[in-house]
Amino acid sequence: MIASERIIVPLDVPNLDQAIALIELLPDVSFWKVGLELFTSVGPRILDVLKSRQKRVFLDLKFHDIPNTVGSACRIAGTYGVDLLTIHATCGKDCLRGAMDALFQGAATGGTAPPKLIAITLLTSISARDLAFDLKIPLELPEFALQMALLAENAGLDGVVCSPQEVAQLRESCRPDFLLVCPGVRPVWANKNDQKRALSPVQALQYGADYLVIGRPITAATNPLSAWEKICEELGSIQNLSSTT
Ligand SMILES: O=C(O)c1cc(=O)[nH]c(=O)n1[C@@H]1O[C@H](COP(=O)(O)O)[C@@H](O)[C@H]1O
Repeated sequence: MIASERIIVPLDVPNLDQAIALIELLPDVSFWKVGLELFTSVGPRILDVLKSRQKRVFLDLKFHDIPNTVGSACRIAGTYGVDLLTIHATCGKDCLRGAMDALFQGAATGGTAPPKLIAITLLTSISARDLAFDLKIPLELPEFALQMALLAENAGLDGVVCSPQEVAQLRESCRPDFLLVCPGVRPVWANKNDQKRALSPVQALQYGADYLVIGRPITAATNPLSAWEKICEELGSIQNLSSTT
């Protein structure tokens, strides 16, 4: 896979017109993410728009609820034919396992392949201080992220979402084909915004990420196309990328 195919760009826009405009502005982006804002606004229609253009789709709904509710939602999401779907690891093992089963049931009903289910370990907007003082988690942040990844792995999930600052540790500790997807990726020239545990795209891939989610450095740039090209160029310089994909 060439480096640019490892970049997932989020369609973090409020409506279908803006989503289509962004897709058309960046024709070489092959993998798009649909998250809470656009899905709440447009619903599953956006998935058809992307699939009709032969794009890969990451449906980032970050499910977090009791097992029955999450399972019911996964049974529907499994029919969509998307490539990736998110859930919070903190839903717990029963919920994670049930979500996997429900996705397979949904996919069988829809006659599609089930999406790969990946768990959020710890949101990249949370700092070590937030974890300790606000969330009252008495573990060091890298240890907490690792434990959430191991929980997801034990529950049979396909991978996790993690910050690039923890990806090397997870690459070492999890099974070789465990998918590691990193948001919170910032080129050195970009604003960090609300991302608290960021590293550059080159660092994230070198430390073992399979995919990078890069939004505002591209989508909020004065010229999104040249920001995209600049990042692809930076990634093009990496030699010997190893990956599970
Ligand atoms: O699941 C995600 O994609 C996600 C998890 C996480 O821990 N942090 C995170 O930023 N994201 C998403 O990744 C994208 C990052 O966007 P930018 O900060 O604009 O690059 C957003 O769409 C977030 O919803």
